[in-house]
Amino acid sequence: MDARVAASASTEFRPVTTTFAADPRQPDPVVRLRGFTRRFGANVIIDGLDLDIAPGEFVALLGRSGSGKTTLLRTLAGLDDIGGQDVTIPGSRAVVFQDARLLPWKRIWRNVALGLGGSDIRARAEAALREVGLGHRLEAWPLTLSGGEAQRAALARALVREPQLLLLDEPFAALDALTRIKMHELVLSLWRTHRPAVLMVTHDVEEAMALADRLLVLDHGRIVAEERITAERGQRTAVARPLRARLLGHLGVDAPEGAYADLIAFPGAAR
Ligand SMILES: Nc1ncnc2c1ncn2[C@@H]1O[C@H](COP(=O)(O)OP(=O)(O)OP(=O)(O)O)[C@@H](O)[C@H]1O
Repeated sequence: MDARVAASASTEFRPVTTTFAADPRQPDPVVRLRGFTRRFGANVIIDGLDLDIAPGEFVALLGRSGSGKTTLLRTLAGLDDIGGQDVTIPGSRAVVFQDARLLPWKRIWRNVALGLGGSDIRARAEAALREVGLGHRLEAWPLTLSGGEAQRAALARALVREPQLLLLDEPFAALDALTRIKMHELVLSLWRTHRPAVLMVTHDVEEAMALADRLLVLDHGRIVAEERITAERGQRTAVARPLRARLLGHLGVDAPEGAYADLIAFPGAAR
């Protein structure tokens, strides 16, 4: 862990430096990386990364374009060959991308059921789609869904597998602001019900602060800042300003504390 972690002025937001001493009170992490490195040619994209994610933890990953977020997410999704490095990821994982990636020639419930086994797959797909508010669109074709509905279907497809680790790669970036806030509420409600560990890549500082328990900032393949949020969701507005300023600083945006506070509406509806 990089030592460049800002000093905290607030008790609600505690910047911490992760230590890896075994704590018998803590459950084993679902994700564990030690010295993880990824190179493309001569370029070091992920640089000796140490990372633990606890069961049921909601982590947001922020970072400038090209900092290595998607590369890290692909590793945690098990999509890349990482050649025998010290990486532990759970067997059950699901990813939701910025675009829903539904197969257009399959009805919605079949998209959700894809790859499931057993005689009750229709019932399971139906239950998942009801949970995300799409119980009335089971037989619809993907191309008839709105962007928000398509992302709901993608969330249903992920959660029907009851993954231990849910990876979200800018899942709401393409949605309008109002739909995005509704999706925040939905994600939190699904997370509370199913309790997967979540790693969410986002460019949106407000989104990260509204949803996550822990925020990581990646820069040149290293975690340069880590912040834990102890304030309850929905009660973060009052304590968000110093954290926002610190995060923007870590992201290379030279903004005095609170400079954006009156310009960006905080999604306080998300609880
Ligand atoms: N398969 C690949 N081959 C070569 N270089 C790659 C490959 N995948 C990613 N890179 C490079 O690795 C760097 C990090 O890319 P990555 O997609 O992880 O960044 P990111 O933080 O997700 O960026 P963004 O926010 O723009 O999506 C970039 O410079 C990218 O060009």
